[in-house]
Amino acid sequence: MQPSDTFVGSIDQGTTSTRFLIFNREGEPVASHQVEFSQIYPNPGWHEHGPLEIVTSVETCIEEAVQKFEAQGHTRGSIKSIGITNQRETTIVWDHETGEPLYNAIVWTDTRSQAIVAELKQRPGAAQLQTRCGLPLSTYSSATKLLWMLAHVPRVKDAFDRGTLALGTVDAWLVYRLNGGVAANVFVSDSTNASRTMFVNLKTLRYDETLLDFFGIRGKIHLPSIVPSSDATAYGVVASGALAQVPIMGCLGDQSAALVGQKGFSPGMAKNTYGTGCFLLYNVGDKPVFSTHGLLATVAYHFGGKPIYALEGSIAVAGSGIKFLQNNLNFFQESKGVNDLAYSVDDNGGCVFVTAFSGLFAPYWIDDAKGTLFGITQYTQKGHIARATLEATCFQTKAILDAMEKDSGHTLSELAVDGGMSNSDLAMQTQADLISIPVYRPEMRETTALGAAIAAGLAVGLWRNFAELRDINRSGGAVFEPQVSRQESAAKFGQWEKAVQMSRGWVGSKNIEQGEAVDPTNETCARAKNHNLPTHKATSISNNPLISDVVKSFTYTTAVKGRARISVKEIEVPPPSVQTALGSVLGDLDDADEEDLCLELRKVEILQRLRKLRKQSNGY
Ligand SMILES: Nc1ncnc2c1ncn2[C@@H]1O[C@H](COP(=O)(O)OP(=O)(O)O)[C@@H](O)[C@H]1O
Ligand SMILES: O=P(O)(O)OC[C@H](O)CO
Repeated sequence: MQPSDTFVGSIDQGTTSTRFLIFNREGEPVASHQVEFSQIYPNPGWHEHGPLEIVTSVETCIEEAVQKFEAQGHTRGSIKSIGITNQRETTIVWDHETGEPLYNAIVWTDTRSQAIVAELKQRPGAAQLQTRCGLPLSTYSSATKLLWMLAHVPRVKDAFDRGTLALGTVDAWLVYRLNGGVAANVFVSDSTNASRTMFVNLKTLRYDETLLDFFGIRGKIHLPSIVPSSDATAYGVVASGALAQVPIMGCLGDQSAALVGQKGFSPGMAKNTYGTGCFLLYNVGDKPVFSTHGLLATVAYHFGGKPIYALEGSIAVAGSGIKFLQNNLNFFQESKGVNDLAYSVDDNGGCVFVTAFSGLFAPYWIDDAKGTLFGITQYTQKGHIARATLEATCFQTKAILDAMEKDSGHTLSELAVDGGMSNSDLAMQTQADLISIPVYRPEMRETTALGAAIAAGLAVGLWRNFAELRDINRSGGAVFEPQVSRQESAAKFGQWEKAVQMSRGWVGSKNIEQGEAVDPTNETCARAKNHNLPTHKATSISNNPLISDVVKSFTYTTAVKGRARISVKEIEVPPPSVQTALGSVLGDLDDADEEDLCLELRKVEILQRLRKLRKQSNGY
């Protein structure tokens, strides 16, 4: 077969949208299709995706892209293999026996496990985790999302107790479903994805007993086998649809895929991808480097042989900040509208937006920040806020580059960029100004999809080695040269750092727990109605997983004015959280005038029971 007759497909399952692209041997996308899918935000800080909708979005993209491909005169039989790249950390649990998901996917941005993280950080051994798995204890990884589900979703806990609970990141879920699910039972994950769970030892790329024990799941849960990112057989074949029987041969977390797509194959090469979040990966070679300045150690790619590692700077909010202006504040109709709005003013007008919607990730790792807009006056226009939103990602990138320089002792001479938000010339110029080095943007910005196509193409023999990739996507890029002095950019950055410090501590113990509903049937609310309790109060109280058991009895108690008892002993959460939770309940109910007296009496009883519970408990 002539190479020019051979194509590879690439599934790019991102946080905001899913795409399928078909690449030729020159690394050019010849056909593609993209769909956005539902972003589910059930409570403040929560972010979910429908696991089945993710699969459907992939299938739709494949069908549509193949139709466009064939309309150009190609045949689907010329697509020889498929690569997958995906949002990382997003966690899906399903029943190993039925193959059915047990809960919505909890997205990487989701912060509901904040109280669990706070408790885990107090445990012996917590400080040593990062040198095993490369990741800090935070709401970001899959591990803490799983613990939240085990504590709050009975179906997940039941499957766990029965030994049928399977957990996968999006790659594992897609491979499993595309192969036909439980019938084929292809249950694998590549090392770039698996290592984002916190269960994997970064040096061995195997599940680590110490880590599994720390999270209390060793031997109790089905986890995917870890395989190389480029492999001819491990990922199985697509079971149905337009590409039935085509093998899946490549798999990379999206940030690793972007590094591969930018051909960052040598130590010292880096890329920054401005998607929903923004992630800077810096190739450190075949040994992991553990940061002392707030960066992550991660797997860059593993194509057989030795794995290659990267230092990573993760920013939780980039394009999602723009989506926020678009969808929540109605500032514009499409993402690109942010640029017109930003150009409508000359500067940020004194506004600094710390877009800490999920706390702040690298290099700060501040859990208790929330989005905070500084410097608003009567002068402030939408354009200033649009600029401040774009700048927020650029400031964080600057902070990450500073940290990377300290960790590596190496100064980058140019930053290669990609991802949806890199389409903004203004953002890229701002970036170059702030980091005082040129920013290089390739003409073809689908580098993430290209990376997965390369992984699949290497396995199927479309390319035999990295040297054959040299000319791919090299021409037509844009370079943004710094246009302001280092002093000016340092002054701006100083203002950002001040804003970061001032955004700390917004999330107090009460705020952490607000909005964390676990009562989808809203039983509490129904009871409240039955007893003529003000519904809004019951609802706000029930929005708290840590106190759901207390709430039910508490609500009942208040409803019948003291005749029922408060069953504190039913709570299965760590004592410090119980204490906080009760504080929160009392805080809420103190506002209910008619219940004040009753509550004061109950408070004493609760505190007595709490002390007893604390004595009995050895953690959870
Ligand atoms: N012209 C543009 N200017 C600024 N931001 C943009 C532009 N086009 C897209 N974006 C942003 O890029 C993000 C999508 O980028 P993408 O790389 O597709 O992300 P993901 O892979 O996370 O789904 C969106 O959040 C969107 O707001
Ligand atoms: O959806 P993106 O492109 O922002 O990437 C998400 C990351 O993989 C999360 O770690």
